[in-house]
Amino acid sequence: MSSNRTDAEIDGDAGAGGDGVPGGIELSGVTQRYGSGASEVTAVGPVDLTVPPGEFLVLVGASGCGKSTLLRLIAGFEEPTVGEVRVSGGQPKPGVTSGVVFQQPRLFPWKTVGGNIDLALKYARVPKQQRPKRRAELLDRVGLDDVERRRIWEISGGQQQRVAIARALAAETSLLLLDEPFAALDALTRERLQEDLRAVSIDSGRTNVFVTHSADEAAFLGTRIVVLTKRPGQIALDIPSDLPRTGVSAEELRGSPEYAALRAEVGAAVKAAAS
Ligand SMILES: Nc1ncnc2c1ncn2[C@@H]1O[C@H](COP(=O)(O)OP(=O)(O)OP(=O)(O)O)[C@@H](O)[C@H]1O
Repeated sequence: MSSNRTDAEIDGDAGAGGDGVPGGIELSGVTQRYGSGASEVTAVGPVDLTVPPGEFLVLVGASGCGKSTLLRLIAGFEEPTVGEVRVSGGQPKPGVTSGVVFQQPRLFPWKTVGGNIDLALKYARVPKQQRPKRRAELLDRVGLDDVERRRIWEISGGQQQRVAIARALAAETSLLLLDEPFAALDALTRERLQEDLRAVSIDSGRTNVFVTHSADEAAFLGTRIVVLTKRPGQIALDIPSDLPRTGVSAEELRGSPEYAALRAEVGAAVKAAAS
């Protein structure tokens, strides 16, 4: 996913914007095309999708089916060729209506972990005197309080992605968009981050839209899983998850027959939608 936005825009800003319920998403007849003439490509659409606030929506599908395109449209990095995208009842505004986490954490390597969070708080216009407390809360929330003073190049890839999540959370937007944020991590780190993200999302009231190729990841994280067809991406299947969000450990959940069944359903749907 590429954009020329500034860090302030990527990090998001305080307040949801729009006149609807904060965090809700509405896609109406959305199609996205790139190029023109013989080189025109329809990447996505038409797509109609309503996401109520608080949902953890996972977009899953084969490579090139348009997942990142949909996320860019919801972020407001692009406008649709046809149709309308609304977030919190209004036009999506980069840096205002959502926070975004990318596959590669976009951090300032020469700054400390705490310094990166401070910058995000500054972009979010958090008053200076409130920043130390907010920084401590955020680092605690993503399990990084012990590395606050280390520079980014001195911490692991998994820890860097935790910093990226904390930065996106700093703005307290009602919508968090995550584009394959754990894809570059080893399996164990990836599972730990999935568990932490799941825990952080529970009862937050925040809406999450998470893009992945992985049926495992989709089944573990989503309260709802939308499977896309191959390009142009359209909704092949919309699967609500009734896996418990609380009262069960991550290990119990991953070992449960219900999780195995959902993972299998999503895996089969992705395969069928890609053919
Ligand atoms: N700016 C662009 N110009 C031209 N084509 C584009 C552009 N952005 C995306 N596409 C094309 O649109 C299609 C969807 O791309 P997109 O990156 O959204 O898919 P994806 O599902 O996120 O893929 P992956 O899982 O591999 O990241 C692809 O065929 C891609 O080549």
